[in-house]
Amino acid sequence: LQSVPAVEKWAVPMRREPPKYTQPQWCFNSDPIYQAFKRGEVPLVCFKNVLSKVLLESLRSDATALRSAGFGATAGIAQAADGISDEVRRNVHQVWLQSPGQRPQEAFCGDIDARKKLLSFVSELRLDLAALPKYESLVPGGIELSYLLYEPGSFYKRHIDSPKVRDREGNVMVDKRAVSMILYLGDAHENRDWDISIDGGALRIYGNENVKCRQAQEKGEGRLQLDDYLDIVPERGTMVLFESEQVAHEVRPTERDRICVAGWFRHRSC
Ligand SMILES: O=C(O)CCC(=O)C(=O)O
Ligand SMILES: [Fe+2]
Repeated sequence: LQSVPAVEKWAVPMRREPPKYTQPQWCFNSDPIYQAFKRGEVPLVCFKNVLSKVLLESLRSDATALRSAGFGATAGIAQAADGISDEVRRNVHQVWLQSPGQRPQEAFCGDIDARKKLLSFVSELRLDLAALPKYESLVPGGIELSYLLYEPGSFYKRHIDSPKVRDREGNVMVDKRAVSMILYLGDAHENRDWDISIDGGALRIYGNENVKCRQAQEKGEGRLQLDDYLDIVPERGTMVLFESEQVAHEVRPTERDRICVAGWFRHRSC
């Protein structure tokens, strides 16, 4: 196993002791790192204990119920940045709940009530982000929301959610995804802690010239080595927000069922 650098080395602005969050209303505004994220000073923020355990479990079983009912697909070949590579980049089952121009999926199975609560949580989060100039262009209709279901052996190779793709004339075409959101729902063994050295499945965040760590800045180094990384444990109730254009990341192969909500907030299309 590759050794995992200490979190301190990277000093990503990760909250260590976030407030306990039990209500489905957005209430992180006293959090200084969330504030810094909204001002664009840090590219990533990570919260623990988001939403109640009951709701997280309901969402997890909703995801598995929708999958069993035949919703979604296992996507293997995601579009590569060069638009031509057909390398298998992920083997993950994705169930879309909402995507631009489409109504939220109105399946009559699973846990409709939990899904509604998730949608309202995400809408509140969008409203809160959009209150700041940096994110005022995030539109309600631009919310993409899905469940991702990984099985033992599933992975998602290193990528950027909103890569700058060039068209035939060489013009940069900017994808409109601005903020990525991942909320971990855990698996059926809710009392077994997730140990990435045994269970795998870490969300590995890579450094790059845009994703500077504070420590490096303080030391005057200013940037990370390309292969510096931080592993985030996909524990139930952990939520990560990051800038879709800035943060390269991957999901290490998992040994355990690994279920999460993956969402994106998009700019208004111009
Ligand atoms: O499953 C995760 O932790 C991340 C998923 C992801 O990177 C994506 O869907 O783009
Ligand atoms: Fe991603």
